[in-house]
Amino acid sequence: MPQAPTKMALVGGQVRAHWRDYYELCKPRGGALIVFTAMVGMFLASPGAVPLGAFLFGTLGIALCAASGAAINHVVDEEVDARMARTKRRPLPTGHLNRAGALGFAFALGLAGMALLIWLVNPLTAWLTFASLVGYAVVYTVFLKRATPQNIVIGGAAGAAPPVLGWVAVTGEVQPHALLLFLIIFAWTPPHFWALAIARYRDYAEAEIPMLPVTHGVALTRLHLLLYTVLLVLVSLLPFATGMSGWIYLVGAMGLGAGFLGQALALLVTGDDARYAMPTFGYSIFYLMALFAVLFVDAYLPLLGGLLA
Ligand code: HEM
Ligand SMILES: CC(C)=CCC/C(C)=C/CC/C(C)=C/COP(=O)(O)OP(=O)(O)O
Repeated sequence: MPQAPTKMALVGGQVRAHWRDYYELCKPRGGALIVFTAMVGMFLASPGAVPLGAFLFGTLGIALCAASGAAINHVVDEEVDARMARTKRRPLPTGHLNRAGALGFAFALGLAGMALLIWLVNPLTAWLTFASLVGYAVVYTVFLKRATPQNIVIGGAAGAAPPVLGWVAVTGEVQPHALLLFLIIFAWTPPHFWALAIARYRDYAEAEIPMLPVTHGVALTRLHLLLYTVLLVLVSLLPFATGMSGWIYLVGAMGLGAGFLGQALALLVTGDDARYAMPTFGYSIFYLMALFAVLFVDAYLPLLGGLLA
């Protein structure tokens, strides 16, 4: 039977793109949390005195560069994404965007972000942000993701950078307390990702991506997820132990950490992936958002109290 003519017009090898396709290319939900951690980095760097210019242009520049990295990731991963149920409806596998369009968009975002950071923030922030972009879009996506089950452990360094970027945007230098924030996200990334990888491990196996549950089995991944969660909870105590944060933070970090440990332990002990893997992934996102919110509240509540007194 002859095919009915499609209603969608083909423009330059792609179905006419909608703004939503470009929006999806930026991975906006993960990006929002990345930008939030960068903003908290700025607020903690100089409590009560964040310069407005560094705050606005730093946030925008980091967001544009993170979105650029995400768009490059879509281009590099087009074939892998087409093979996985979770990702096959993305703009490139569906043909809503072509590679040239997506790459052009990525370069435009990256250039705009870098220009803002170099001229309106400071060059150190710009180059560290560029290193994170390359770390994610090239080192992680092109090489590590396809090479080793430690891909996300090493690649996590790019995702852990934003609070440091925010810190440097405000102070002009990398200071030790900023590195504590880096360490928190660095230790958080493996439990964050492995919870999803356990839930979707057939996807990764079919796409031949060597994620830990594919190469070493789900049981070992559950154990590593728990061990990294223990490490994360210990690292999350460092801001209090070093005097960077106070009691509000300590109580929050311990409560949130107990919840994460409970999830990871339930997953390991029961082995019930269908019941616990996706909730653990969801909790990881809530955890990081709440932990950084508590860091902020802990630093700013006393200032607010001082103003009201
Ligand atoms: C190498 C490091 C990381 C890897 C491999 C990773 C992997 C993933 C994957 C595969 C998803 C699912 C996306 C989807 O459903 O399309 C996801 C979701 C998410 N990630 Fe990550 N992630 C990493 C780092 C981060 C970082 C640093 C943050 C924030 C600070 C973050 C925040 C999020 C959020 C908020 C979501 C939920 C997005 C949604 O609901 O669609 N991730 N991550
Ligand atoms: C410039 C800057 C601040 C960069 C931040 C780096 C960045 C965007 C890190 C996020 C990592 C992330 C969302 C990984 C998704 O993994 P994946 O790409 O393997 O997941 P997928 O299977 O969903 O594509």
